[in-house]
Amino acid sequence: MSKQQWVFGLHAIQAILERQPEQVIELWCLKGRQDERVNQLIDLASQFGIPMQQAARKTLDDKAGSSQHQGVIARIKEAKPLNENDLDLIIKQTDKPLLLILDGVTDPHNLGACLRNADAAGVAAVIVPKDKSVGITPTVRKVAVGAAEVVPLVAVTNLARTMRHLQQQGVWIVGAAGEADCDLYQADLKGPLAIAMGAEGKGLRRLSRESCDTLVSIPMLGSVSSLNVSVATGICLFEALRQRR
Ligand SMILES: C[S@@+](CC[C@H](N)C(=O)[O-])C[C@H]1O[C@@H](n2cnc3c(N)ncnc32)[C@H](O)[C@@H]1O
Repeated sequence: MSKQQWVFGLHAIQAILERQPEQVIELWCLKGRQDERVNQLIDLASQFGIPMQQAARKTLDDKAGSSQHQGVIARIKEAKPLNENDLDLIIKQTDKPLLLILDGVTDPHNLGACLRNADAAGVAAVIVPKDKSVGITPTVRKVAVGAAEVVPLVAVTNLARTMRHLQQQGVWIVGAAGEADCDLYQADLKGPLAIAMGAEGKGLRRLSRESCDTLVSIPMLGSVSSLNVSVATGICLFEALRQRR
């Protein structure tokens, strides 16, 4: 049997109803809550014959494991995670791909925010090491406001090997590291590209760092030594987008 998950957040539920309705098993709404946004979701669910139940807030809180559900939650079948073979297909289908590598991001808020940035910047796939990263949890979906249902997340067994494989296919890998001498704004980000970001505490692991074609830093003028990974991801992706337009 496929794994199941409770999803919350109006954007996340709307995205999954629109894109993968076959994954939605049931919808639960807060008893007495009547507003246009929730009614829209109920209408959408009923178009696909998805059952809907009403319940008190405590029931929804308990099922979602959070009180941040905005009065509607959905139980879904989790999709099969994408792997190295899927990545090959994605690259073949994309002219001049822009990819994002997250080397072991473990905070669901950061992964959700990175997926949101990735979607906005037109990233073809986000690549993560399978055993070192947070997966698509309900919090990731909520924070990603619909991007977790759209941006392919590819979990690979050996990140350094995948990076070499990308390079063999002509993808230039730029790692973001605060101590790098080369400034992000001087790097050429116009061709087939993967931007590699490090994890919250440790940054890029040694092997991942050594597997990059070049390392770049985002100028820091104040007293703190690094940016949050999702902020740094947004800056790097949108510099790439600016250069590629
Ligand atoms: C919170 S930082 C990790 C800090 C870690 N102590 C380190 O030494 O890299 C998470 C990731 O965001 C990116 N990042 C943060 N600030 C950056 C900067 N000023 N320049 C380039 N990348 C940065 C890097 O990829 C980094 O690994």
